[in-house]
Amino acid sequence: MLRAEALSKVYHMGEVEIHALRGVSLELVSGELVVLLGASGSGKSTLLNIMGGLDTPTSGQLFYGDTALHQASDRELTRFRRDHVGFVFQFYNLIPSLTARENVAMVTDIARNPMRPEEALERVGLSGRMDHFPAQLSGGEQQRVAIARAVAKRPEILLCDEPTGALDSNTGGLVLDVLQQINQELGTTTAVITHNAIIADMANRVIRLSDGKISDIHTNTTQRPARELQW
Ligand SMILES: Nc1ncnc2c1ncn2[C@@H]1O[C@H](COP(=O)(O)OP(=O)(O)OP(=O)(O)O)[C@@H](O)[C@H]1O
Repeated sequence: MLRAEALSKVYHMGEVEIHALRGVSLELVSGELVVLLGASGSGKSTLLNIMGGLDTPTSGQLFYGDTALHQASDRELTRFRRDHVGFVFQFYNLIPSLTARENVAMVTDIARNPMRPEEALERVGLSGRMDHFPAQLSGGEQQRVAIARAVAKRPEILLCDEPTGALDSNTGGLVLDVLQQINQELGTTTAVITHNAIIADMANRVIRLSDGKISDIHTNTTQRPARELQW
């Protein structure tokens, strides 16, 4: 579904060059759940942002099917993101003055073939919280609203950057369980960034990043149910 070849990313900070990615090649296969594992600073967010069309590589190639995203204009990248990619971040980025339902409707109002906000919220187990404002929801519930918002437009790809980074183990397990269910039920190709090696057990494949390079790719023979994960 997504194919990256020899991606590099160099940030310039005054005189200093930071090589965040140094020749990363990988594929995301349709329908799989991948965990991207690596220490802080290894380049995980940079890679995810490039794969999702939020950022562009300094060199290398990125294809979505036959579309060359490394050559795409800002406008084309915006369209790619809008039509095909859902994002989930560590901090939920919900609009405080809107209810859970209204936060999701922000996306479904402008998407091409969305599910109803109610269906999206049901999928993440929040049927009973639709008219709550973010401040009336726990961290895990807010993250599940953010997931509902990301999947309501039925994206082909769901990219999650440390989705459990601000949550405790039990609440984090629930959030990961929702991501695993969405991957299995809707077939959404999913990548989850984490520095927590335990989370790798829920994936089909685990890609390790170290110092801007892939150091290992591993296929799990069995996928552990996310709700069983404890850390
Ligand atoms: N906008 C930027 N400008 C300059 N340097 C950056 C920028 N974004 C990231 N970097 C640097 O690139 C490297 C990789 O950062 P990145 O955020 O991709 O790592 P990460 O693995 O996601 O880390 P973390 O788990 O701490 O979020 C780091 O050294 C970081 O300081």
